[in-house]
Amino acid sequence: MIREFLSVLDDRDAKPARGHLALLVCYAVLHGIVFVLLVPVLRALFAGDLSTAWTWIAVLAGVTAVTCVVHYAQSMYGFDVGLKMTRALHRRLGDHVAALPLGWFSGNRVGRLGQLATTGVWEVTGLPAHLIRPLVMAVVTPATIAVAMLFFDWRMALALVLGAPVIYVGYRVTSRLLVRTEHEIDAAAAEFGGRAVEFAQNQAVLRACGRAESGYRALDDAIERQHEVGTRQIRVGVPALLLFAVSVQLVVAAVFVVGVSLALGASLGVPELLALLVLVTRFVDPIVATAELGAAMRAAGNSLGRIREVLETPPLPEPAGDAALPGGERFDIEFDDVRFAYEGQGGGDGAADGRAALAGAAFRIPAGTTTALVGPSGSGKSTVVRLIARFWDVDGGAVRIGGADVRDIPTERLMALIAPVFQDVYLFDATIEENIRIGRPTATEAEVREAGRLARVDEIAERLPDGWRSRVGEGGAVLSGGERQRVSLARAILKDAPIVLLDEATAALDPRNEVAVQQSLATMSGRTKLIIAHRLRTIVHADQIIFLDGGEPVEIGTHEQLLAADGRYARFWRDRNRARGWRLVKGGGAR
Ligand SMILES: Nc1ncnc2c1ncn2[C@@H]1O[C@H](COP(=O)(O)OP(=O)(O)OP(=O)(O)O)[C@@H](O)[C@H]1O
Repeated sequence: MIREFLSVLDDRDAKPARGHLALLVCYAVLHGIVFVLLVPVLRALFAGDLSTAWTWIAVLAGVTAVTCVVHYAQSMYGFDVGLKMTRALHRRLGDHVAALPLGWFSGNRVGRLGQLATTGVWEVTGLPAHLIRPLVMAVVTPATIAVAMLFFDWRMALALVLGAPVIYVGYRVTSRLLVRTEHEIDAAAAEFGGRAVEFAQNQAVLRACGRAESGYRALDDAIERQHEVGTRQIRVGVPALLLFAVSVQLVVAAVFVVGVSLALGASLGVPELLALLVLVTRFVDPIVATAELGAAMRAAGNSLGRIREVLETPPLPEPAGDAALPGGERFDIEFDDVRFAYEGQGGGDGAADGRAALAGAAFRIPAGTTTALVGPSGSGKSTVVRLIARFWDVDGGAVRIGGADVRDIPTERLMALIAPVFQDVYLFDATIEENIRIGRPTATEAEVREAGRLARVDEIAERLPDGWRSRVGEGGAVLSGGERQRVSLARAILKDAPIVLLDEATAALDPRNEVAVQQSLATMSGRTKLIIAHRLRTIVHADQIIFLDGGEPVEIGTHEQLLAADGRYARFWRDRNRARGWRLVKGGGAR
């Protein structure tokens, strides 16, 4: 575990941790020597040799004083190292996570990362402060005692050395049994936590379905499972701990038997025997103390493993040296036979097995034009947008901007080229103005307000008590979905990047605001724009429309051309228009 702990630190941070470890070993040896010195003291006392006893007591007092000083120094150093480790691990995790592909931040990884950065890091940095000491003492102090015992009576020393593997095996068996139940307890607790949050968040749905009072089956099951594994932990855990206690007591008893037989055979004096038996009890103390900390150590070990897993996730490879940059400031986008499958989607090579998100997509988006991506749900529209922003690297083919493969463009440069507005808008818990300014931190107040006006954020600011300086709450909680989208659009407008990616960016706007925002976007001339919109009337004026199906562009042309071709797009267009014409009539039904 100590090796694993050092492996998650970089060389600079591992140095103080190694220094602390060295101090700890000194302390554990001194601790053992203090116990060993009890033997000559007791032997002299039992033999009635007071002057020798006083001499040994003086030596014992001196070594005890040094031990106390080393104990104090290593404790303070341990806390200091622990605090420094917290900072170092947070920095290391932060730096590494910042270099991971954007696609990594999906599913429950963000939640798990949050948990790891808080409790996980604290558990790990508790190692130097609280846990490594007993661990080192459980090995070094008994070893010191066993070596010292050799000088007093080799036969008892041999009995101790032979007993050590028995204690070790007892410890391993106990740990293995406990680990299994601890994993079950962890999984059951995580399941219960998730279900409890789900239960609270979905109260409206559960009440609407009349399920609030009858209970939520998944939560009931999670409670039941927790009870089951809790009971199993008691059934397995208590005998397991007992097994360890028995193995320790067996060794102590065996050494006692050896000592007593030696005394009965007159090859060991009774005073020596008593003194050595005191030493034997001190031999097992640190081992028992460590076993009691087993659960905390295993928790730290699990967190260490998870931290290492994040640190070992390969970051997006950055181009080496003078990387290719889009040439001529003409930012056209090209998909050249792009194949891509999400993790777990099958066909990891993006093979056209019908399950890949993009299966050989090839098309061009000319610089300075507007292209709309249209297609049924799941056809790969958002994937196209994410691959331009290099959320992931493609499995086959290439995505190019201005002729340069996005993999050859340094991430910072690539991000500067793109102003994205994605489906899930996240706003920071800051003011409206600050949230827009993220698009271009150097923008003047007038520029921020102008971008806000173009995205119709001025209406929101006028309504709120503190105007542009109103805070939007965590994730933009005090704004409606449409309002959050407008702030996010203002951010993209302010960024003034040559490529604008809009993934359902106006889906939550009411018709009046949608028209206004569309007009504002139309004034952003000279940009290469890629738009995904479910409301087809917002894209009829696009320079080209790409109709995607099953991860492949099946039709490309203008609105008029595609209608004239009377193919997939034309059918899609007619179906959408028919759906828009639906209205509910009295007496039920739709027409
Ligand atoms: N993070 C993900 N992990 C695994 N599969 C994914 C992920 N995101 C999308 N997919 C799958 O990839 C395929 C393409 O998804 P994509 O989101 O690109 O479709 P879309 O056309 O944008 O759909 P929609 O119009 O419903 O937003 C779908 O089959 C989808 O289930």
